[in-house]
Amino acid sequence: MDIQSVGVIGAGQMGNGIAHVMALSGYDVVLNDVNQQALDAAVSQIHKNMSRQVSRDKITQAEMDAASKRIRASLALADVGTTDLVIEAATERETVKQAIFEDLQPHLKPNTILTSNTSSISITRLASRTDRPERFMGFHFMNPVPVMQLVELIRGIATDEETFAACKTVVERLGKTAASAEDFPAFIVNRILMPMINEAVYTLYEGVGNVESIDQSMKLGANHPMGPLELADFIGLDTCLAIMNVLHDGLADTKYRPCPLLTKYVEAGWLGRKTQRGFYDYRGETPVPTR
Ligand SMILES: CC(=O)CC(=O)SCCNC(=O)CCNC(=O)[C@H](O)C(C)(C)COP(=O)(O)OP(=O)(O)OC[C@H]1O[C@@H](n2cnc3c(N)ncnc32)[C@H](O)[C@@H]1OP(=O)(O)O
Ligand SMILES: NC(=O)C1=CN([C@@H]2O[C@H](COP(=O)(O)OP(=O)(O)OC[C@H]3O[C@@H](n4cnc5c(N)ncnc54)[C@H](OP(=O)(O)O)[C@@H]3O)[C@@H](O)[C@H]2O)C=CC1
Repeated sequence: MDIQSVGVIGAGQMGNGIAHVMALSGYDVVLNDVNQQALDAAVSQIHKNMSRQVSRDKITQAEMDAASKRIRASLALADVGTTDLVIEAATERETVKQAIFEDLQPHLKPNTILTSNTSSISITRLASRTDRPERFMGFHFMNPVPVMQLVELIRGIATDEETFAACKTVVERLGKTAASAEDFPAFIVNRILMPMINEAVYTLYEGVGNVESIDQSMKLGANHPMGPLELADFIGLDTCLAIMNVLHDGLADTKYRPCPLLTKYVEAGWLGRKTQRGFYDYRGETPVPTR
């Protein structure tokens, strides 16, 4: 199946990045959210990120202008139904995702491929609630989308080969690399990365180190580009906690129990960069550790 247009549902940090790279690769994009403010912020973030790429000679002004014209922001889910490939990138909560696919169903073309950018939730379970489990799969980008090379492709139990091949072709056209992962909680990247982040929060909780020493240790001692707490803030602490809960529930092993301190930050609404406060406070000129 030849994909020409892509619908992106959820205009947060992942949704805006996905719309950005799709439009630059020539796809027509419908970007949807329940919230007009989120749509406006996403369009302005895409503009800012593309402008930076122009200023660094990564893309030309003409490519940016053409890509910007390919993105249509819409509050109406019906507009997403006209596209060839849907990528759901809304909040990491199963009930939210299920409701989106349910509401979308009456507006869909028969051949449209449905995918989710979920970090952890069962693709098979999400697919089973739709009218097309064979045309449903996981399409998992990494953050920040315009920079990161990998896309995890996850087949549900019923996903057919044509659907997998069509999604793989899209990844190749984006100039990214696909890694195939089986449908088990959190797939590959987050199965490995998130317990490390959770362990960093335990290291903080138990007083083995403070925010600064933990991040510095992993940056300078293990050559990670970001410390684990800085990375957690970048991903979003609500998303990190949601992924740990999926691992804990889905694999029924106490080694995945979320750190109570991570839960406390989320309960405070300190979700990281997106709310300006998490393990660091971003409200001033430079980030200040909160512990
Ligand atoms: C949770 C999940 O489900 C899965 C996940 O995504 S897990 C998270 C995976 N991501 C990571 O682990 C990211 C780890 N961090 C990094 O790799 C790096 O810190 C980083 C690439 C984000 C930034 O790199 P850096 O060298 O510190 O900063 P900087 O030089 O400013 O940026 C490097 C490039 O990225 C671009 N960039 C940085 N942040 C960006 C963003 N949010 N959006 C778009 N572009 C961005 C910069 O413009 C720059 O581009 P050029 O090379 O063209 O100049
Ligand atoms: N953050 C990361 O590093 C990564 C995240 N992911 C996954 O991508 C998805 C999105 O994450 P991220 O972008 O970080 O999250 P954000 O919180 O930045 O964005 C989520 C967006 O979805 C919107 N939304 C909520 N409900 C609906 C709905 N019913 N219809 C349309 N939009 C809705 C939210 O609106 P509102 O704010 O009004 O609720 C918000 O604008 C999650 O599944 C996450 O696990 C995957 C890879 C990396």
